[in-house]
Amino acid sequence: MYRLTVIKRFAAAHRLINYRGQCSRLHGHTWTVEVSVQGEQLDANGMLVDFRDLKEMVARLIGELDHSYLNELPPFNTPDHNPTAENLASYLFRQLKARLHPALTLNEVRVWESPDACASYREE
Ligand SMILES: Nc1nc2c(c(=O)[nH]1)N=C([C@H](O)[C@H](O)COP(=O)(O)OP(=O)(O)OP(=O)(O)O)CN2
Ligand SMILES: [Zn+2]
Repeated sequence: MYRLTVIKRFAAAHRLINYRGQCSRLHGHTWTVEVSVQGEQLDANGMLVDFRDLKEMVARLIGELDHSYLNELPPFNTPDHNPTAENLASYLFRQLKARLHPALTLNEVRVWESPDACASYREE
């Protein structure tokens, strides 16, 4: 089994709803998104998937969030989808899974809010 991981970053503002503390106020992060895929079969070039193609797919998706106010965008514009690192990780996971080549399995999406706090999502 091979597993590849690519990392992309985007900037976005958010505020946490129903949260007691500073994070209920409007503030921003440079979010780091780590995406891991896995599969068995390498192509003739010895690649599971070209890092460039994988990065491009992730970049296209997070481009929809870049320089945005997350609370205004679906699904984070509803009270049950606070724009937390957890909800971002599961949202990105679902979106990427739908776009991924069928020969690949999406292993995990990890979202770092800061260099020392992250949340990850995977399907068991
Ligand atoms: N489980 C989660 N907890 C928190 C989340 C989250 O997404 N999932 N998010 C926040 C806030 O967005 C906040 O911006 C980050 O909080 P915190 O780490 O406390 O803030 P700092 O970056 O300033 O960290 P310090 O280590 O205190 O400097 C809160 N919690
Ligand atoms: Zn925050």
